[in-house]
Amino acid sequence: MKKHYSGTWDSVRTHEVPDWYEDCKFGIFIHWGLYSVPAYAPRTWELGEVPGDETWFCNNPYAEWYYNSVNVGQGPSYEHHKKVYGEDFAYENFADMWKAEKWDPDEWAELFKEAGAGYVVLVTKHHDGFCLFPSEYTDYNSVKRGPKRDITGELTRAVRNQGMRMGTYYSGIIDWRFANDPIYREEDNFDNACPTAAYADYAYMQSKELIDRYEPSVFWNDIGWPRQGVNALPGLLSHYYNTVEEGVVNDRFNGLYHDYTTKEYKYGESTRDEKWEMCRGMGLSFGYNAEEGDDKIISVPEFIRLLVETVSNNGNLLINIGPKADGTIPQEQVKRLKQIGKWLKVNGEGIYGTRCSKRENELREDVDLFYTRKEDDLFVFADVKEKLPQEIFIKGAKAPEGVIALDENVELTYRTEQEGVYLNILKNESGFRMAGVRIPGGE
Ligand SMILES: C[C@@H]1N[C@H](CN)[C@@H](O)[C@H](O)[C@@H]1O
Repeated sequence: MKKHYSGTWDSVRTHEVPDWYEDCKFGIFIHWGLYSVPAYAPRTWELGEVPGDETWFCNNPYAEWYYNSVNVGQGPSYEHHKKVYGEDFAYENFADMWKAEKWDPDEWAELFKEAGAGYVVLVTKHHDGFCLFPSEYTDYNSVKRGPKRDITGELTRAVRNQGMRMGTYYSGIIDWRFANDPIYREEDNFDNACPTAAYADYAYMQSKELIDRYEPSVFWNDIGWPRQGVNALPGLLSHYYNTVEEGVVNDRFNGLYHDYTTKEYKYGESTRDEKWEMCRGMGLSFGYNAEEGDDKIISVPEFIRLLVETVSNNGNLLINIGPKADGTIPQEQVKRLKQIGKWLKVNGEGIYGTRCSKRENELREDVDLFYTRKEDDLFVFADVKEKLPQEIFIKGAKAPEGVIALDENVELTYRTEQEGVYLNILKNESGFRMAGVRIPGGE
């Protein structure tokens, strides 16, 4: 019988993280919107590397922050805007310059499937307030302006046609159409946010629109929720769960509630004893930044290692793509998605549907080891730094039914002693640094 949530925090807090979210491990985040037209940000730091003050906000590497990066009246993006568009060029003009003329949602969905993703989260309204769906509450949307398409609806259909789950990102507390004082420090995200009950109602009603129109499997709110609307949250979340039984929400509702916690680059904390999600761009930005080329974004080995390390610590990886304004995905991003899909095709049995092993990851001198488990199988992922052969001792492990390399291009021998299993990776011709091994009954 379908559970009913009654609009109270007590009721909402009985919700459990559904198995699909635990099992799928890997999602694609998409930041695409008006900011994809200027597609500019300085290449400065990863979030969390510098204080969240003027240092960050006047040199913001997030291209999707273009509006504020110009609005602060100083720094590289402000200078870029003056030079390319002119000081008086209004950001809203990008709404009629964004055409998405080459956009094929099915092509995107096929690529995400090939990458091995289980879910997709599309930004439906970022901080600039432009909606990628036909909202009844504003004409500042992608059906009335620019592409003149229901981006969210078309992508939802394409993603589901490929058997993946669709999620929606919504910028709850920040909407620069309602409040646009420049943000110079992290606390301004809350202090400069629109304080009116009218905006809180707007955010509530748009969120309900997204829930009712698209029934997203993930409701990904960002930064926080309008303070005037906090009392309505249990009702909104109850409506969400009553509408989408297997829905999940993140932890960006003013610390009041979450299904899972989030990290963003180096920002945020996670523990193995509850579900969490790592999100980051392939470079330093979520929105497409034309300044970021192949040499400046995450390498394939780093990408695979990030996925393996995240999953082995009870997390999901939500990696972002920043499409160009015309609807094409930059080739350097396509290449990495295809490579991780190739690796997952062979090693995915040690990733999908697994859970945390009781073994903590081991970062050793010559090799880094990451563990997952599935029923009685222990999976070991070895990031072998030095040249092979490489003997790896796994203390206390047993191998009653032997040890199997997940990739036939990885050659290994093993022996079981009283104190544990000795793996010897002789050759790795898989083309990937990270080699996966299954130890049935390995604990
Ligand atoms: C996923 C990211 N979240 C941050 C807020 N921490 C946003 O400011 C950023 O633009 C991006 O959407």
